[in-house]
Amino acid sequence: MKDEEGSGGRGRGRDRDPAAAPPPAISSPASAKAAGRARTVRMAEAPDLIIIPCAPAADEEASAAGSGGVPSAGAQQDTPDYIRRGGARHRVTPLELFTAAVSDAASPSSGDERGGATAAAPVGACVSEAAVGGGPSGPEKLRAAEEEEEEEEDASGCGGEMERRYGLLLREKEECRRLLEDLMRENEVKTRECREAQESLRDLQMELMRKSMHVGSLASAVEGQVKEKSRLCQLLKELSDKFKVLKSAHQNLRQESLEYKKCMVVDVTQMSTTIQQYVNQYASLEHEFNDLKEKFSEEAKERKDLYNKLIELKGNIRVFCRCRPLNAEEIAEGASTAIDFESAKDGELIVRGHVSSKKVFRFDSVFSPEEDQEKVFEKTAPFATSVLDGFNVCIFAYGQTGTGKTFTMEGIEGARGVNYRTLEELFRIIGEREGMFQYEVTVSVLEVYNEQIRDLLQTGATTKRLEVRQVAEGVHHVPGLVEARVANLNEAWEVLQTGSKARSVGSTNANEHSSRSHCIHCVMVKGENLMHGECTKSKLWLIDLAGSERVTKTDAQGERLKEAQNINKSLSALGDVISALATKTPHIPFRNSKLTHLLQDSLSGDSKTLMFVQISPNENDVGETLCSLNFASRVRGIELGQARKQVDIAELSRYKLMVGKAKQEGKNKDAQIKSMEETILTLEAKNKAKDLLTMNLQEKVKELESQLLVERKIARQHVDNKIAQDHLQKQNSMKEESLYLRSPMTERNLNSTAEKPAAPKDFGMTKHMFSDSNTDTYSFKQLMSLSEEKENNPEAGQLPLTTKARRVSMCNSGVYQQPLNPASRRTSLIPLPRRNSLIPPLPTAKPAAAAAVSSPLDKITEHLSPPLPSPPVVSNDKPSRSKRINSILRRSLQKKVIIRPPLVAQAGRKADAVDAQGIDSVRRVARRVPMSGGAAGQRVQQNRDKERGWNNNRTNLRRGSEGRL
Ligand SMILES: Nc1ncnc2c1ncn2[C@@H]1O[C@H](COP(=O)(O)OP(=O)(O)OP(=O)(O)O)[C@@H](O)[C@H]1O
Repeated sequence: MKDEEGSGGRGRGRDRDPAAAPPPAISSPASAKAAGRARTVRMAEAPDLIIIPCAPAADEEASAAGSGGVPSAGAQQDTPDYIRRGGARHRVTPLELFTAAVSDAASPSSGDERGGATAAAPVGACVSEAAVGGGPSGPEKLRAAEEEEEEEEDASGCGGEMERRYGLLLREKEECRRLLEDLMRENEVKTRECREAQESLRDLQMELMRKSMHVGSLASAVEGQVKEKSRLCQLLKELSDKFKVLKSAHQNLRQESLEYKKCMVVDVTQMSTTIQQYVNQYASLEHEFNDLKEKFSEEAKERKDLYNKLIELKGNIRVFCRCRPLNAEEIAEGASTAIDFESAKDGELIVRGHVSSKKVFRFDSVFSPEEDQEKVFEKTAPFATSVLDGFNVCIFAYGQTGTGKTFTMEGIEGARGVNYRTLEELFRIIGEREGMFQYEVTVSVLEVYNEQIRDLLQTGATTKRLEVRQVAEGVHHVPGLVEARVANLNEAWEVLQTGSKARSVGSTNANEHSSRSHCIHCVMVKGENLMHGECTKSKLWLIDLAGSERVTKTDAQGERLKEAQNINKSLSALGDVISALATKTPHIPFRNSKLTHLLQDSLSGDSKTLMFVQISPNENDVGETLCSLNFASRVRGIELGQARKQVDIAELSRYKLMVGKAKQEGKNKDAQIKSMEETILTLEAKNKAKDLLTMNLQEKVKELESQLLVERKIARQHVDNKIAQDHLQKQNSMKEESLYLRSPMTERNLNSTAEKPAAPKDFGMTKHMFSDSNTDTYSFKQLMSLSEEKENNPEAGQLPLTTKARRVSMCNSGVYQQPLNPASRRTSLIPLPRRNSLIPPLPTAKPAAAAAVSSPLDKITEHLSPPLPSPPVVSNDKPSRSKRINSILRRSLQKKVIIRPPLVAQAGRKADAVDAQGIDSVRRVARRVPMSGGAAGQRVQQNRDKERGWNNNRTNLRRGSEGRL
């Protein structure tokens, strides 16, 4: 209790008023060591003061560990028991001693010692105040004061005693001090121990805390695991339930499947066919789908092609948009892009403005910064082909300064631009067309610098002043320009590079190597088609325009400012021209600048024109980018009309002449063909008539020949008879002579008679013989009867005439002798028809009807030669009779007579063919027309023609004419 009070009093005393009750000084250097843990009173300053440890270190530490001020009940509770006890002992012991000393000292009271007492009193008061803290309460104080007064009164009487006591007190004090020092040492040791204990306690507490935390975590883990276990148990339970359900379902399904299986066996074929059908249907649908897909893609391609064609027909200027990537500087500045290339494939480009909403532009092609030179040229390549096909082509790059115009047109080492690649393509195609075309390529390089045209291939300090001149309708040229003829790509590129190196380039804020002029590469191609000789003269302009720039932005000064002004002026003139073209204004201000004047041919319809609009992706350049894109959109809207092939004019006039000549020749040929056709027609008609006549004549000849045969036989018979008669007569006369005269001449006569065969000397005899009905030879009547007999019985008519003749002669003479030389007699008896007698008159000479009425025999009679007079019976008898004779004669012929076309007819044809002199084919045709005509004849004729290799034209010509006939 006392301890509590003391400590509380000390605490209170400290808290109450530090100024009023200053802390006691530290008494010794040893105690000063423990300055932080114990309050000490300095002995030097107050040698009379008793040093009392103000607060045990345990208290302070406990307070520090606890609330940091007054030790709380909790803190005291936390303080280990032995510390508390120790603390109490250290504090209580000196106080008790001190109190006892004071009480001892206070008991003797003397006046002398008052000063000392008074001097000690405050000390005691101070000590009591300091040690006890609040001290006794009010009444106790009064009592003590009274006692002190009494003691003071007593002290004055006993000074010696006081001194002794004082000495005692001092000794005690010394003792006390020693004790105190011992105590302090002990205290220190204890404090140390205490601290160590505290530290170990703290460690233990920490350990405990850790352990408890660990236990806590273990407990929570166990708790979690318990929970997990219960959850798993629950899950297991659920799963087992589910498993049971599934098992039963499985059983059911199995049952069902078995049932289905049973059913399936029946339906399986039907199902398989159905499935097959479905599969087939699917396959066909898939096929159809693929077809449709293919068709769609084809259609899309076709649509695109058609669109391109339409554009080409309209002659629109093609516009490709290309955006450069952000450069290192811009990236370092953290610039962001303002262009969206999402639909770049469809030729769309979106620009996001600062304030305004996004703006969409559409071009023929859009190239994002990622797309390389090769990709760009892929779409440019067709223009190179057009140049070789004879079209003027103009490719130019337009845009703000530093957006990559030079990069696109010229490129850099390892990434060649449009210029190089176009030349490469040109020479590649030239190589491909070798043998069919012949080309001549010339190159020139010029620039428009400060509104002046400069030839970049001209060496020397002084360069000529060049001007644009119109050399022909729609053809502008720069007279005096150096044109270097090149044979291959390397040469061409070298020349272009030479020119490019001489170009005016300067450094600006926007571009380190800024082009300060419009650079124009001109490639002229002269082509000749070796197949038909067509010549073309086309031009390819490759233009790298100088970049438009905002003078305020580039901060151009001096020469650069002048250049920039000129560049902007010419570009604005280009803008005016574009506007005029877009609005189809009748006057286009081409001559407002050198650039537009040069571009006049390319912008006024004869060319295929392509513009690259170059833009920057930087959002800081959005203003310029929008300007460029708007300009490009206007350019794209211009319709120049379909491009024209540039046929070489000099060659054109030559070809015109050639065409005129060819036309005239064609006309002449047509007239010739017409007249020939007419001739053929008449000849065909003639031939036809002749064929008809020939046929008739053949018929006649046949009949005549058969008649001749008969006549010949009859004549032979007659001659035989005559000879026989003569012979008989001679024999008779010889007999008579021999009988009567027996002259030597008889032999001679007989021989002479034998030498003379029965050569008909006079046909009058034959006539006589036929007319004489009493003659011994066959008369006509006999022949008639014979023929009639033969008609009725063919075998009967086959009696050889010779036999009959012999029989007749025998009847007449009784003796028959064979003629010695019958062969000579036969030849002499066959009269050949006169050549002229068989030439029939032309059909025109005699009407066809009359010809038909007169019988062939009549005609033969007409044309027969006088030496072969027709028998009297033939001429005198009626027509019916003559017919009968003919039939007899015909039947009497045992062999078939093969009739050849008469020579006369051939001769006649030849004569006709001679009429058509100079037309050999016609003559041949006329000669080869078959006798019989008709399809078979034509076929034969065709085969012959083929064999002889007649050309088709002639055959066609003949066929045509035959068809017409
Ligand atoms: N598509 C691109 N890819 C990579 N670099 C590019 C591209 N376009 C342009 N550049 C780079 O940008 C810079 C400027 O390009 P370039 O000189 O061609 O611009 P410009 O429009 O011709 O400028 P100016 O009008 O001032 O002559 C060059 O260093 C070039 O290499």
